[in-house]
Amino acid sequence: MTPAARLAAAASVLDSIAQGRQPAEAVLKAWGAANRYAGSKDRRAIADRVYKVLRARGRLVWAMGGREDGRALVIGSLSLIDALPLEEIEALHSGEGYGPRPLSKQERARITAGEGDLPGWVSAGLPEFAVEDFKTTFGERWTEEARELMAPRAPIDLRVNALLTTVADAEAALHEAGLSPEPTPYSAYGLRLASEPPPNVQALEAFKAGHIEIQDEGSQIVSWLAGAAPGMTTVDYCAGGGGKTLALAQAMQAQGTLVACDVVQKRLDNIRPRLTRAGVAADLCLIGQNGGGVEDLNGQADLVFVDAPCSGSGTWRRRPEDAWRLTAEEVERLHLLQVRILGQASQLVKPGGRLVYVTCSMLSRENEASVDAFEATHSDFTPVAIAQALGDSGLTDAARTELAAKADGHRLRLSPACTGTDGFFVAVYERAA
Ligand SMILES: C[S@@+](CC[C@H](N)C(=O)[O-])C[C@H]1O[C@@H](n2cnc3c(N)ncnc32)[C@H](O)[C@@H]1O
Repeated sequence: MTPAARLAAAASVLDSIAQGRQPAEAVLKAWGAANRYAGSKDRRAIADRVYKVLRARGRLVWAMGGREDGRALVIGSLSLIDALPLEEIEALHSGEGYGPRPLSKQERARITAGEGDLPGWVSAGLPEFAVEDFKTTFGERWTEEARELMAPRAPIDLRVNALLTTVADAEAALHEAGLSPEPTPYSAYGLRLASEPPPNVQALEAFKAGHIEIQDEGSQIVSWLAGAAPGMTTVDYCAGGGGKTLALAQAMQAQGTLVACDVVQKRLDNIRPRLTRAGVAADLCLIGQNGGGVEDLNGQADLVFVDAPCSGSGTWRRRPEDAWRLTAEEVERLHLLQVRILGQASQLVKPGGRLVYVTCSMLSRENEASVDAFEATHSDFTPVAIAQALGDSGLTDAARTELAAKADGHRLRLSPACTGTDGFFVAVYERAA
């Protein structure tokens, strides 16, 4: 494909992403499958352009006078991000072959006008509605938090399954496979791989044997500080894909009772092969939206882990398209759902047991506001300081000290800017005995 044809393809992929709800990665994969003439270098170049645009989308829409179509965004990216002079952009838009048609007068005017003074939300790269939330939460650091969340490519973190292997052996196996893993700074079981070139982790023998799982270090940290231990009755109330279920099983050294719940049967079904691969067992339990189906566990659990449904805004560095799909109304719906789920899940905690609330959101409406609402109506749950919760967990000694310092009492935020992880929020409680 010519460079111009790649641009036209990127514009069409961007339009498909904007029209649907599918992850950008899936849309790119589908495009590749439907256009077999495109070689691996073409697909790579198209993906690079698509992600370049998605990470800077707010700024590009602004620069192109409010236009949101793929063509306009690609043109904007050539000018603003690649800093190509007008003549080169015109040469790429000659309309010949499979390239995009020539620039219109308005398009030419837009890219020669420059950006002018950008409103804060545009330069920070966040959707407009999220800015107030970021300002309230992060104060002066809000633009740095926003930039780190939207800009860089995220590394691939692995969790070593200590039930089946050791970190040293997993590291050696990865080196043998030609990769260069580095220990993660916080999780004692984490190994980090560069995202470029993208490693095919699922094809590795170590993955097939259940020795490693893909899990962001932030997700490992929140799993470790939940305090799961051998012999406990642990309920993973919103188990979803089971990523944290597996980490909780590891912390329990596969001893005790682990119950993974969700309201979607298909998600529970998908956990089964992961459990088998990791060599652990869990009871899978379908619950109703009102929390029905686990009544026999009322007041029985040592630990209830609530990884609540959320905007996923903590993972925008991996899925920048999600930032532009989220609305303030959706955040409000999620906040109400989170408060309801916390109330339901808390009933399962036994006196003296622990309740842990987690999101992968950066927004205070889904974090502090949701636990504020829970705390206001559940005086039988007392906060457990993060410094105390960190206890005897899968974290390095240095990490324990650092995370305790970053905590706000019983609440802790992780983020790309602050911990180099995806964005997470965690709050820890103990039920009065
Ligand atoms: C953030 S995801 C969980 C991710 C998962 N813990 C992991 O680490 O892979 C939230 C999950 O909550 C589930 N969910 C939604 N509403 C729920 C409810 N009322 N009760 C329990 N789970 C719910 C969703 O189906 C989704 O799988």
